[in-house]
Amino acid sequence: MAVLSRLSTLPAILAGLLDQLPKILVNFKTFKGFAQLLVTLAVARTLYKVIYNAYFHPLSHIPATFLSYTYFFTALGVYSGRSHYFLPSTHKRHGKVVRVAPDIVSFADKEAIREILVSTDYPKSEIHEGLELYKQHNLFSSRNKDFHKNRRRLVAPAFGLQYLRTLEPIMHDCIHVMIQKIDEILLNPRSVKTGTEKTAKVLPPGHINICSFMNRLSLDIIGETAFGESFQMVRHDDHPVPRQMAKTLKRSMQQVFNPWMRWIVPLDHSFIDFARERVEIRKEAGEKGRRADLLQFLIDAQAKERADGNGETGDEYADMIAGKLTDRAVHTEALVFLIAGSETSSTAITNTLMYLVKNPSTLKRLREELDQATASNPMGALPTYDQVRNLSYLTACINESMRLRPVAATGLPREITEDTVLAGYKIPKGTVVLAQLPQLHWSEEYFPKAGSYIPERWIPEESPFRPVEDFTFYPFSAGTRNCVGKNFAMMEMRLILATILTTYDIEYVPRQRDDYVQFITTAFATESYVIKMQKRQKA
Ligand code: HEM
Repeated sequence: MAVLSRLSTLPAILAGLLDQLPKILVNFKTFKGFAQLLVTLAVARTLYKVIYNAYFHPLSHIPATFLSYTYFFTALGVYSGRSHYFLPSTHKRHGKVVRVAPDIVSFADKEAIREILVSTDYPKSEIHEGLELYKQHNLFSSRNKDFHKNRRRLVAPAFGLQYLRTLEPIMHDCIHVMIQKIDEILLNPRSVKTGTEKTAKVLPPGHINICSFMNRLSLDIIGETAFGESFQMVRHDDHPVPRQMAKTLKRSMQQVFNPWMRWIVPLDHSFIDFARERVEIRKEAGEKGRRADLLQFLIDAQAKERADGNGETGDEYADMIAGKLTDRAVHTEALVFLIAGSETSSTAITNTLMYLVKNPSTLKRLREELDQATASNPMGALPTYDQVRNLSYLTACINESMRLRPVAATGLPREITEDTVLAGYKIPKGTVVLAQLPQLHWSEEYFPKAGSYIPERWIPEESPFRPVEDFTFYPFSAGTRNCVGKNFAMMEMRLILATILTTYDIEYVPRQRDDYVQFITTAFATESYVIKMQKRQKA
């Protein structure tokens, strides 16, 4: 009602402006008069659009806030990465279905989300085109169902549990470097600078920016597994590719909404050269350069496709649409693993460590579970995947942190392809719908005491609550576009968390920011989360 009463004044303002137009037109030959004319036309156009969006648009029957008739929330998300801080209050005020932009509707309704992601499985929305690297469809970005089906079929076996086991030694090597580096800092107590340029501060001895370590470690692991070489971020923190790529992708997403920006700020795609060279190096090395990793998997899949007579035809566009593993496709997919598989995992691990230090009794219990599982390890040996893969409390701690801070903080956007009805509302073809996963994760209806970190809720025999319902928890999404890297991520998270907790005593450091932003995936806004660490004295 408040929205309607505010809106009702707009037609009067618009009429007033149009009334002034003849007087302004008389003076339009002077500079001042011309400027006045331009401003008046721009304001009149905006008012007209707002009135149209509110009263006459095919989505005008959906609950909305005043700002929903503009692209305020979209711009907020794309430029500040913070629209997730506004969406919850909008849903709280208007219910499970809210229009958040003229043609975007956010759904926090369980059945509607299931319909969007699983049953009908709508294609991804236009914003994903911001992740097309030199106009190549890729597994993550593609909106074309046939392309996606073919590419997913080729790539998915690389993430099967059997193939992933071959990656364990690579992950261990990277984790070893992290331990060495943290030990170095702890043994040589000196102040360390941390945070982004804006938030940089000096840390007292024994304080470690674990967020930065996790970001760098996950980059090194993806570097090793998808390109055959570590970025050495844990050791040196100065490889240009990760930062350059993150910057380019953020700009690219902004340009989906403002294509004119392409002429002003051209995108720097030189990180693609890095990927292309790594593929060439591996291929040139032939059998001698073979290594069990994701890059080798893609190269072998390409060789098999060619040997089976299903290789590329030479028509670049047709091959791309058909999902053929061309040379471009191989290094593009390796880059997709870097985009989709580094910040996601590192933020999830940092989140889990953050909740653990804030909840000492949970931390103590998890430590006991891990100590028991790794009791037979000789001094200095890292926990193995076999030791940690079935630990129920470890899995519960990870689940609970992904529930409270899901990677898809602003929801997953999909495009409606035929007029339909969702949660009782008519939704016309072309509408973008947001599967608002965080709203399900934070709902008291499905998760009693939803705001609290309670890992026990994931262990049926210990849970103080009723069992968690199906289709209420989507950390890795669901349906055909669910996370192909889920097993990789779970393995990485389990190994890293188990290593940190069995190697160090960790403690909460109060009075620090822990807010997060979402551009491509979610990340700590200051690139910093500090915990106190001390090498553990094992009995
Ligand atoms: C905790 C870590 C991770 C989380 C929470 C996560 C979450 C997600 C989610 C929610 C999606 C769906 C996105 C959408 O629909 O727009 C997704 C897709 C995807 N993820 Fe992950 N992810 C993680 C780690 C990884 C890793 C380690 C890799 C690869 C090494 C990876 C590769 C991908 C790819 C390629 C897709 C697109 C799949 C497709 O469309 O077929 N992810 N992920």
